Amino acid sequence: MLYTRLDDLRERTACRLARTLTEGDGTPRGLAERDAAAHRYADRLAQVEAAEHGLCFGRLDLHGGERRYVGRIGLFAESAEGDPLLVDWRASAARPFYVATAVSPEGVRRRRHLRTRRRTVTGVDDEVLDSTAGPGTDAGPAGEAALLAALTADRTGRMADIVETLQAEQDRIVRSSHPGVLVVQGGPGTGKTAVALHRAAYLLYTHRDRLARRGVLVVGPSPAFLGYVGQVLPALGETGVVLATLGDLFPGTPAHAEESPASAEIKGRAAMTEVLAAAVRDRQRAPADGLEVVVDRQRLRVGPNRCARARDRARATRLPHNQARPVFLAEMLDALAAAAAARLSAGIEAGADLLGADEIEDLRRDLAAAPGVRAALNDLWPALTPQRLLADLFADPTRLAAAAPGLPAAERDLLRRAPDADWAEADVPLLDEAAELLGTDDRAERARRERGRRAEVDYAQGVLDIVTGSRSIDAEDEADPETFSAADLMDAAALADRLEAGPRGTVAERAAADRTWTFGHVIVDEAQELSPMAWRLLMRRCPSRSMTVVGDLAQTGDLSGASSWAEIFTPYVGDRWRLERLTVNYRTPAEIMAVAGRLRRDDEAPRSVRSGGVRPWREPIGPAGVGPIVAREAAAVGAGRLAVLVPTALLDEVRRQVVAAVPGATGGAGADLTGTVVVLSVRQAKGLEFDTVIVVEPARILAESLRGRGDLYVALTRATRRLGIVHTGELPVPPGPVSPRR
Ligand SMILES: Nc1ncnc2c1ncn2[C@@H]1O[C@H](COP(=O)(O)OP(=O)(O)OP(=O)(O)O)[C@@H](O)[C@H]1O
Repeated sequence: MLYTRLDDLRERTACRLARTLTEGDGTPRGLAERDAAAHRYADRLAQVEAAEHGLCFGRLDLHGGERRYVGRIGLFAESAEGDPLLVDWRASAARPFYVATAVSPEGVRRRRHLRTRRRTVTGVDDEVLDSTAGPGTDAGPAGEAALLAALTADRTGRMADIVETLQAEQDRIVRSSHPGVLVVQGGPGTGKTAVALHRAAYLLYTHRDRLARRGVLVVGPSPAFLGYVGQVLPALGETGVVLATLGDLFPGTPAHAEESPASAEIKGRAAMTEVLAAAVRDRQRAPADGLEVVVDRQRLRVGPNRCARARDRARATRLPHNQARPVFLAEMLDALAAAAAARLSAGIEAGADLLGADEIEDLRRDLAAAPGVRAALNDLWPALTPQRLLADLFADPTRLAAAAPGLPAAERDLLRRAPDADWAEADVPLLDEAAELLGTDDRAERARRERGRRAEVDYAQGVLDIVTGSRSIDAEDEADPETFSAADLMDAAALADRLEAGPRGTVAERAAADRTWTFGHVIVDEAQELSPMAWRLLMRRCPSRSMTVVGDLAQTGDLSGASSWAEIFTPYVGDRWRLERLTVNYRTPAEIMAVAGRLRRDDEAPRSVRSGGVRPWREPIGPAGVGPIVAREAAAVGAGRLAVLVPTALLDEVRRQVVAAVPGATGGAGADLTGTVVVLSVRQAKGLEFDTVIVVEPARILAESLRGRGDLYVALTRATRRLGIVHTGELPVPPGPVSPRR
């Protein structure tokens, strides 16, 4: 019955969408309304399509006899005004499905989990929440059965949604009404990523009007991670979301070059705001011995004080560099025109001031157009792009020394970079900061747009002239009267609007392309890795501070990453941020956690929800390398996924060995996560999970960075079933319950 209703809804929505696309009364407003309606129907259709698999997964039998079905989408009977046939999992009526317990049953007598395959029910698990249900009722652990089935299924290389088995502590966070920054701290595998994505879906459902207009941004640690989680929200019917790594957040300037952790750490420091501000100030020069230019073989001079005054006046506007530039140019041209006027006057009659205001204005205009003057003024206060500012700064040790006197020379050396080198992720917050400091002098762009618009209006007028002209001819022939009414109602400007409008794209497309876009909600995953400069950028993208931030301080691997949440958020929101914790590990079985947990200093190792029955093993690497060991394990994985996690320095070498031993294996940044075997550095594996993980040379992972302990902890907690450790020397930490294996 529910699927029949879904089919019906799909058909009707598709028809409406098709009809809408052919509608529109031709006015700009009509077109905008048509666009909005079309987006609405397309979104609705996406939701209906996404609900196909597992449409209904739960049933609540309430005291008093009411029966409520819970599913991926809300469905109503066509005619009925009363209760829904199916309750959307995000509606408050569905909440007891996730939070009711025997102790606090929330009015629920029985909770049923329904398992389906395509459109057929393949099983039900019942959970009776009070003792009055009577004999004969199956009181098995329903929630647990469904949960364990989800957790022990083979991994696919793509994260799946968890609407069917969301746990009470997770549900509380998903539905939290906290309007500001919500921080979710939790150990590995506690579902932080899953919870953050489901919260996005929940917020889009609950505040659709506001959020659909501004969009939601999800920031993750790597392109591989975004590929891994990219299907979750579409599978929940939500499409108005932009997924990005930090490297994607300066549109038009991809920033994915490799860079040393040490230089990334320096770039991430909050003190870089001062360095950039100083770098911009250094590009606003007042030469100590004044300015001298030669125009038409005449030498014109502006004294040092006058130059300094021009610069100070421009700075006093407190406008960004490029917007203050016209003020500087105007001051300097005034000074140069005065110098030229004085020279002319001196030529005519010593000491007399013979030039009128108009003539001085002419002089000024000529000077402004003179190439020598333009070059000289440009040198003193150049128009700058963020890319230019940063490239010049990092390519020139003198500039950098002037802008960053507080940085030791060795650290400044680490920032050196060829002017045409590719940008790295840590450059993005600097480019963004520079864009704020520089601003854009958009007068030329506005003038261009205005000229373009005038041309459109002229063109539109021409069109109307033809139409109205043809009316007088056609009118005698009694032509189609509709042609005339359209022309009569529309003036040239309105028609120009329509010609200009063109396709506008979805909110997500527009948001992704616009550096200054501000999002309705921002989700940050693996948030412990972000530097202070990265936070500045993200805060600019979210002035409302409506954010969900998830991470684990014990997993921090980045040198500029966080060691305290308060340190990050207090400067932006004072104490208006809330910390929630997740405590149960759904990914890693107890046997693996017993090994990994030893690396955690804070006693907050999460409790595993299950044990897997397979003890982690270790094995020395023999002369044949890692290849044969991986090949043997790959055979044991079956339909699941295996990852070989290595120190960054060994990535290429181990990838070569594994690719030679296991056909189809891939590795590195371009690894195919849906393939059976991948080789990744620990950084590349952040946030991901696999059925089997083989950690190579843990001592080197530990030694590779000051945050090596966090890295090794990440590596050891990626497996859902089997963990192997292969090594040459001693194991770095007491290995815990690991079995030797040869
Ligand atoms: N309630 C649940 N039902 C089913 N699966 C769940 C549930 N909670 C978490 N999981 C699964 O547990 C795994 C770990 O979740 P997730 O990746 O969100 O954890 P995490 O806290 O972000 O981990 P890490 O910090 O290690 O990256 C995922 O496969 C996720 O689907």
